[in-house]
Amino acid sequence: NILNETHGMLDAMTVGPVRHFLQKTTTFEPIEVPSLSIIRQLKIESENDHKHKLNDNLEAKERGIDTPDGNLTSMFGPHLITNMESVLIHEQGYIYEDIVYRALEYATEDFSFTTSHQTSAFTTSTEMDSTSMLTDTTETTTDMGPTSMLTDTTEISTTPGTTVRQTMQLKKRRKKRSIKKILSETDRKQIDQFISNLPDASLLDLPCPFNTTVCNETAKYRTIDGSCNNLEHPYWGKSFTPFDRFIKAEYQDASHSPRIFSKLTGTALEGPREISNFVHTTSTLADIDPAISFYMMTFGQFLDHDITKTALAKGAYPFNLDCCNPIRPNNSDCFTFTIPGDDPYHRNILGNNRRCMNFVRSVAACDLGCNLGMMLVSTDDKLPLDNSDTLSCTTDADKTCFRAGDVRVNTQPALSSLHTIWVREHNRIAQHFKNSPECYNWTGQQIFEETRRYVAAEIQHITYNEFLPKLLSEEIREQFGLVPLCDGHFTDYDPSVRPMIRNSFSTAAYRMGHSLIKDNFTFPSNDFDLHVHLNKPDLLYEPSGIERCMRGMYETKAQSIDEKMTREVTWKLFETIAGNGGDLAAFNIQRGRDHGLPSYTTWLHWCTNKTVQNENFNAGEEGGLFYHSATAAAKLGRAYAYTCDIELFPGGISEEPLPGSRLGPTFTCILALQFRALKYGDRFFYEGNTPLNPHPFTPQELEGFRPITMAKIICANTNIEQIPRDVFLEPSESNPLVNCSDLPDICFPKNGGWSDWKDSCCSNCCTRQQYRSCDNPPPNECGKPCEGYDFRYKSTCHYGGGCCHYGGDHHDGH
Ligand code: HEM
Repeated sequence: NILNETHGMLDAMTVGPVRHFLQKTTTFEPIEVPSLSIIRQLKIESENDHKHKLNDNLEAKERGIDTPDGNLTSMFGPHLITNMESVLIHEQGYIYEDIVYRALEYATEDFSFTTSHQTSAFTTSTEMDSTSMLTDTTETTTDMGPTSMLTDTTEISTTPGTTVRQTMQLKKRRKKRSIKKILSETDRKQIDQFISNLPDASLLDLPCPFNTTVCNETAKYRTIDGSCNNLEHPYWGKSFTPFDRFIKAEYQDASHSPRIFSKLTGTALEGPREISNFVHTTSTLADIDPAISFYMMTFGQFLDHDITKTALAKGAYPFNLDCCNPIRPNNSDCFTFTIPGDDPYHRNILGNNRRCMNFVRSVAACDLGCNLGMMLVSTDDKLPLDNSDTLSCTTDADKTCFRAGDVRVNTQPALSSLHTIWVREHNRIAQHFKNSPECYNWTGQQIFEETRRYVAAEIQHITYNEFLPKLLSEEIREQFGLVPLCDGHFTDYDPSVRPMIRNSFSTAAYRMGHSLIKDNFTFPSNDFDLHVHLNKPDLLYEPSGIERCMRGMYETKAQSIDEKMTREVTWKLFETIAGNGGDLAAFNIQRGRDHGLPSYTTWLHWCTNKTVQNENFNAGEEGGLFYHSATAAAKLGRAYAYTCDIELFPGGISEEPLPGSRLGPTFTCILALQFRALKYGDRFFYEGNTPLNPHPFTPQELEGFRPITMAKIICANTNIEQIPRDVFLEPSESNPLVNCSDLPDICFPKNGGWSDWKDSCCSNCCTRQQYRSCDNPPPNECGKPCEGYDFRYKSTCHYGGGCCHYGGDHHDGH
């Protein structure tokens, strides 16, 4: 789990690193193994070290840095990893790895330990051993023995790979060894004992993030981390919890090794870069989808970042692992792949001998058993600035990257602009509440929560009402219950539905958006190669930068969804100097291997019941690649020897779309099921009314959301005056530019209230006709009208006065 079902946290924390330890010791054997007492000492230090790091992380979190799940506009409450708990999972898992590194460092590098325990275990005497281990006899040292090592803890390394050896005394202990020892029986026993002494995960001081949580069943608002959405299972759909799976993982081994060999023959699969070159050939201008706009791409990405983020392993290191660096120690989290010598891009870059593409595996996790209400902005209502020094984003010297609820906010300028629009929308609604007489006594927190509730509803509405219809046909959406209602409440919340993100969705199917990416970025009146602005939000600082990004998006068509992907991301992803970029298609493939995704044909069968014969790559044929065009099938045939090896991303994205859809049957099936789970399993779904949510939106409030569109959100938060009615589509005759002022805004319900009764001029002596009006206040479009009648006859006679009578159809009964 991460993010992988069979490789639980327990594995990650104990078995994993210990296995790693054993692998190391056996891989590099013969080596000398430190004694148990030294290992213990290393363990104490490592834990202390990690506690410091953890505190730093917690502090960083408090300061609001790197908290992707703090995405305050989150539809569902964010779902995955990173943040405090992931740090916990992380840190716990790697305490042991760290010990192992340290132990190995001591054992293999230039220290030798001789405890009495060890001495007796050695086949040679300590004396001889020390001497024979010296390569440089001039550097003869005194064997200090382990005791001083253990007492002098400050001298022991603090970070793997960066051993601090400050004192002369330590220097004296250095020994370079040419002869290393084979593990003795006693050494092995030590290791066994070390393993058996490792505390159970649950005994560690650090809390298991999935242990318990107390839910407030009457709470009106989603929690910030998505917990307690499901009252029976508070961790369902929470951030920093494992991906769920539709189908059991398929690793190379039973637990976690990526599948890199053919299922049929056991021969090595092509590398991801080769497959990318074969299958995900460049999408060109000829490949655009004439109907949809760049909003499909950027909103899609925004949504992706709202609901899924896979944690990458960092080990004990505070920075991203550079697995291609030859001097880094072998790390089980590394899963680099080769750039072939005849690579169509890299071979042409002069002096570029790069043959390794960095790839770091995802973090494994256990399963679930174990002020004013405003959001912060910077000048010009832009996102707050991110001044932390651990950014992967760059800007010109006078500019700064942005900070938002999701760390990926700076990926591309259109995305940063969209984040900005949503923060502004939050503040616009918060301002409304702040100014409303009804809300005069609300606290800042209440305004914040209520606003967040509204914004989440808007995002959900736009997702299901405007975005999904461009991907899935009406028929499919009807079938899977994804069509928003015209009126009334959605009453089918089902607490047994698991709202978690499925691995197949985040690791393959929803990455269909990578095919929408276009090679240039339209920023009226300039166009830029996309890669130049990846992780570089400088354009937002240009005059009207945000408006221009917003306009550029509807003035630009998106690429068609198919196997073709632009070279801006398959050749130059995050490239800063020619040739150092990544390949997004290859990453998708490698990530699928990393997460043990079953192959395409398994998914096809699961979704459609169709079976593909292993050697049948024929397009459009029963028993072959039924849903593929001849071109796509041929590409897959080049990349894979057998159909059963085709991976989910290349196989799924290259399917021909279903009628009325932009996706083929396999990705349709995964997306439809995922979005169904996100609706039916969400206790706070905006249209929902369930006894399990005591505070649903009222019917009037819901009425207020229904006319909201992405176009209106843009209009309301920029100075754009005209916009296509549906920004996800290209402007056309059927989707003309309209005035922003003609688009209905969100309607905050205002129920009508009666004025006082007034006498009519036509009253006779004893019967008065009285009128009142529903204008105190008048109801707005989505508010309820006043109940009751607006006129009555009122007797003014004294009792028994004789001439009283009631008239009119309506009276108040007196
Ligand atoms: C310029 C645009 C984009 C860039 C540069 C980009 C880049 C990336 C990168 C580098 C990853 C991580 C790859 C890995 O190591 O596994 C990723 C993951 C992902 N991307 Fe994109 N992407 C873009 C647009 C989109 C769009 C439009 C969508 C969907 C509509 C999308 C959906 C996803 C998903 C679902 C993931 C996995 C998220 C996770 O669980 O961590 N991306 N993208």
